[in-house]
Amino acid sequence: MLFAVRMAVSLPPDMDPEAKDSVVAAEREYAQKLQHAGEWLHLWRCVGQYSNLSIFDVTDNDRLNEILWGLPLFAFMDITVTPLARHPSAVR
Ligand SMILES: O=C(O)C[C@H]1C=CC(=O)O1
Repeated sequence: MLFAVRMAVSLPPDMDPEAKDSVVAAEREYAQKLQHAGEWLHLWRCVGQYSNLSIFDVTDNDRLNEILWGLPLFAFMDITVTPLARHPSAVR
C-alpha cells in the first residue's frame, strides 16, 4: 500500500544542541534503514521548510503507524498521511 506522508518538524528553540544532534542523527539512521529496506520509497525536502514529503510502500496501515510512531523525531512532528490509489490517467 502506498502512502504520501508530510512531516513538518518543529524543534524547541531552546533544545540542548547535543540532544538535537543526537535525535537528528538517530532520525537519519532510522530513515536510511527503511529506505534500504524498500519501505520508504521517496524522501523529499519541501523547499524552504523544515518538512519533507515522503512516499511509503508498506503492507498495511498498522505498519505505517508503527514506522511513524518509531520516528525519533515523532514527538516534534506534525504528520499528515494521504493513502494513494492508482490514477486512471497514469501511464506507469
Ligand atoms: O529532516 C526531516 O525532514 C525529518 C526527518 C525525516 C527523515 C530524516 O532523516 O529526518
